[in-house]
Amino acid sequence: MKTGKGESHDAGRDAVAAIVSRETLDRLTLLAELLVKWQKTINLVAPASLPDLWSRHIADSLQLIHHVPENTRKWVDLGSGGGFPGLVVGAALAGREGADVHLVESDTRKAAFLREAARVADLPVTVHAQRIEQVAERLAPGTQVVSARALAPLPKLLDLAAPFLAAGALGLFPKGRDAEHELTDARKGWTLDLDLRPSASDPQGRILLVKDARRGAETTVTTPGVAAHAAGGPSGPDASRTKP
Ligand SMILES: C[S@@+](CC[C@H](N)C(=O)[O-])C[C@H]1O[C@@H](n2cnc3c(N)ncnc32)[C@H](O)[C@@H]1O
Repeated sequence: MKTGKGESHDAGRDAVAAIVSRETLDRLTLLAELLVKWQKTINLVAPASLPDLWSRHIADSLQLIHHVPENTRKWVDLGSGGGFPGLVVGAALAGREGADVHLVESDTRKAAFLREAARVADLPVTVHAQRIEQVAERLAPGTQVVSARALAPLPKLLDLAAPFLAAGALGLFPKGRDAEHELTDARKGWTLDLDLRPSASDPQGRILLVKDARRGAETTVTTPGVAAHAAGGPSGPDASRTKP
């Protein structure tokens, strides 16, 4: 696989080059070049972030790989936009037998870019130019990881990702400085088993790992002489689905 001329460079590229194979770097370089080309006609990333494409988008996406089990093969990225993190995940998993990465993006022009990028860089990626709500039930079985970056605030994101989480997928959601607030909001309607980890690319960012999500607010129920921590409470909105 050859990379073309005019590679887009920023400081982040050197950091990425230090941790990935030559083949993965070549694939990422092809993606970066194509994005810069298409960005002239489609807004794939915020224009101001383009000079820092490698650090703001590629490295930021690549770090997610370090938070998933090593045997991960089926990964679904929701609202992929210009391919973050979906295309980067596709590049990172390209050498893995059975890798099966799905990108869901309803904007048909962005989806056309994603398909072309996957073809040019020879990625194990399938692009679905549809709404998440339309494909989720069909795509969910067997999905090991579901990711989404900058798609929606956490309560809405959990609704969109619910079919995948219910099927046992790990939710991987990079969040900005508002992560804690979003989490507080989400807990009004969900009982969550999660980790909040620091982002390696954004000092104020967090990566949310959702291991389990059940509808029903997490509440602390206190009755005389008994303190119980229950999802939705004993007569809460979804008491039938509470954890033991
Ligand atoms: C703000 S962009 C983020 C793109 C990318 N994940 C990133 O971080 O750069 C959100 C993307 O999600 C897509 N999107 C929003 N709602 C969607 C839905 N219900 N189904 C499919 N795509 C959706 C939009 O078209 C847009 O490209």
